[in-house]
Amino acid sequence: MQQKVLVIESSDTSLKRVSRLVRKAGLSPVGADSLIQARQLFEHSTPETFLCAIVAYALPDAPRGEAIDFTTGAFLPTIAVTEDINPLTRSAVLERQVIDYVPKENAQNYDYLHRLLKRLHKNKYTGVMVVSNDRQVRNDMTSLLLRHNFVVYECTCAADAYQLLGAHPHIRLILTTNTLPDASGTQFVSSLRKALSKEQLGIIGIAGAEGTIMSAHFIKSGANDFLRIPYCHEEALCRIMQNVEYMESVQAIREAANTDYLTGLSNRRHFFYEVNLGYSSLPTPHSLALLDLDFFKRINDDYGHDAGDAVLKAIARLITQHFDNAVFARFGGEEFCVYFPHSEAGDVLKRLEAFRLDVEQSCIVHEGHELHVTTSIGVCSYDDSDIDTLLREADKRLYRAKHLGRNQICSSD
Ligand SMILES: Nc1nc2c(ncn2[C@@H]2O[C@H](COP(=O)(O)OP(=O)(O)OP(=O)(O)O)[C@@H](O)[C@H]2O)c(=O)[nH]1
Repeated sequence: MQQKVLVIESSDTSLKRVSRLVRKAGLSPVGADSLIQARQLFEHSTPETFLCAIVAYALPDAPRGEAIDFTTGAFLPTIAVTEDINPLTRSAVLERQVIDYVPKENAQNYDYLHRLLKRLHKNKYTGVMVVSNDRQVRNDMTSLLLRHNFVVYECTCAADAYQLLGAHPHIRLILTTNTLPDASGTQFVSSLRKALSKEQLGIIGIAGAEGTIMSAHFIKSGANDFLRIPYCHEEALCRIMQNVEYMESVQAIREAANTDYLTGLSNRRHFFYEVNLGYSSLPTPHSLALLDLDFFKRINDDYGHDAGDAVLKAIARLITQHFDNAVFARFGGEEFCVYFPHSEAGDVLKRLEAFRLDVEQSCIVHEGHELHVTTSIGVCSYDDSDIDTLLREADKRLYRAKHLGRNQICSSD
């Protein structure tokens, strides 16, 4: 279900513009043109109904931020929309514990609002840890992060931080001060970096009175970024968002490079990376199978390329269902590869046969057409052979399976 966003705005143009942005972010806007109307809307729903509220600072029935007080008072994460960016409005808005404020002055700010909305949604699944033995630093940072929907963890020393990190793999960002009881912040950062790269875990060093030099020490020790106390709300937020987005972008690029665009399975390159990374010594007994659809060209020729694509996707789903605990990939065209580590040859054959039957009996419906395919399989289970040898042998056996009439498994020369 789409999450809702409460938009309180008296100007019709702004209400429409903000609502459009909310929809563009994949969320559902619920508009109110006054504080009274917002109260009425809220009477019939709980705060959890809404992801957040976007609230104009000045409304005819709430001229000095009373609507913001209303939404923050109801524990609804709130983004304030202001007419301008003058210092008085800024401090009046920020002291109300809003997520952020967006001045209406230019179109660029609306882009920022769109980015912020998307982040609020994603942040619900992103862990951030604050490591400091200074209670004030922890409280300030935690309050800022919670308003942005992050899942926040706090601790006072490096030892607890390692433990939390081990227990919560969704922690993507650490903010640490330099003085910890059991290590300096820079020692802590460099020891984290031995295990996790900048793309896997973002680290922001918080430099105190030591100032500029400490920021440089943090960066040299492996931190992605730094903040200097006293920091302003906007700067902290921009740095946090930028670092989280950087890691997400790298992850997205990596996924795109490793994944077959059509089926979502690993591609050939990533298959070898996974197998070689996962097993330094041969995980015997083991087997490797090559699966190739039979007469697939006919599907394309008779029903069109889109029908062929639908078949490939359906087969990929079957592979995912049948071969958990195995490493599999689309090798190209209508050919797939499955590697079975620590598996007896007899069990592998049974699993492959169940898959072959399932493919044979499946009916793939595409645009009203019922499509049927079969698959030929070559499998090799030499325990003393490496992956390349298994692959060569499986390929020969696949060729034999085709030659012997297709829709069968060939497991011997
Ligand atoms: N729809 C679709 N077709 C693809 C894709 N990749 C390769 N193909 C088609 O797959 C077909 C493979 O044809 P062939 O190599 O002759 O194999 P086949 O028809 O399955 O015959 P056998 O393997 O001998 O049983 C070709 O027509 C390719 O164009 C794809 O991503 N989508």
